Amino acid sequence: MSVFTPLERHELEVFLAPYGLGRLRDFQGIAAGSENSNFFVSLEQGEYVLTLVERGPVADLPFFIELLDVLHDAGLPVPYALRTQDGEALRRLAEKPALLQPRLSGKHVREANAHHCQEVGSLLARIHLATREQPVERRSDRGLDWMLAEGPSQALKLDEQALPLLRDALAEIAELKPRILALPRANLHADLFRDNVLFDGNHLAGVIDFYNACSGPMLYDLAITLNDWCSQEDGSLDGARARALLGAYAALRPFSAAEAQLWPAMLRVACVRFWLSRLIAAESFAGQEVLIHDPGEFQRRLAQRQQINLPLPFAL
Ligand SMILES: Nc1ncnc2c1ncn2[C@@H]1O[C@H](COP(=O)(O)OP(=O)(O)O)[C@@H](O)[C@H]1O
Ligand SMILES: N[C@@H](CCOP(=O)(O)O)C(=O)O
Repeated sequence: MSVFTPLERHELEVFLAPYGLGRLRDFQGIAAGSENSNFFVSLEQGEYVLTLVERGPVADLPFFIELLDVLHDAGLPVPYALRTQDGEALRRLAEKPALLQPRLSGKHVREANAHHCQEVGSLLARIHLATREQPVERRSDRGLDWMLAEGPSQALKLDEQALPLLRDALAEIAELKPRILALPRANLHADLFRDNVLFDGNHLAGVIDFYNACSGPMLYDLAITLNDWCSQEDGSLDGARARALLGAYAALRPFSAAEAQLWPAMLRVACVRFWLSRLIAAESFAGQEVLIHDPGEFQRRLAQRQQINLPLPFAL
């Protein structure tokens, strides 16, 4: 699905030459993904992924390059922009911004277990610890203000059951916004779903797709992550997986009292963010060959997050 821009072998060879990584052996478009055109590229000196940026926050590419350098330098398994022999990271190919990154090993897991969740919890804490002293600043384009701006018009299109659920969640966001914004901050992945994590057997081998990354409250990133990794089919949380993820995170970064208080609400905020983006995507990409995720999944999760029996461990 996601090779929007096909490439000729010759133009790719010309593009790759300045990296000094040897001759092109093979390349292949990657079907997964929905935003950009991605290719596996095999060169004499190793395996890489080439991304042509098709849409999204193109002006913020220097932010993503800088953040991934910071995380790579901290020893985290993330892709980062390779430099040409002249030191260039962000280049152009087929009239699109283009980046070459190392290919990470591993596969996505569909059915997460408590061990996967524990690994993901540790990894997320390590991203936050690596950046909280000096976050690389970027405002999310799907933040609280965006939810409050987009939410009311989406709510009006919902049925009688869904409308009050979204309306009440938006009212809660408006009320809690100042307290949420005052929570401890760092850089957030902000989309750490199963399809953005690679596992090699039981070992977490990579985290990809940082195009939603931003600076913001760490607790929000944790809620986004937990809502994907620890939800069951009906939207409720699986206690064993959720405790594994939270325990592993808290072992590296203990929570503050303010975070413990806002935790149940934060799980709801994180549901609203993806419910809205999926509703909007379903509307704007209807009939096109673009992967559209089910908005109903986040409606069910939000409905299940009205009563949360999952306190944050080790809260001060
Ligand atoms: N650095 C990488 N190493 C290994 N596989 C990658 C890497 N980057 C992307 N991929 C593969 O490409 C797919 C699409 O990447 P993704 O960043 O999710 O695309 P999009 O930006 O279009 O959503 C991923 O599911 C993964 O299989
Ligand atoms: N993981 C998300 C997709 C990414 O969010 P977007 O706002 O960049 O489309 C999902 O499953 O909805």
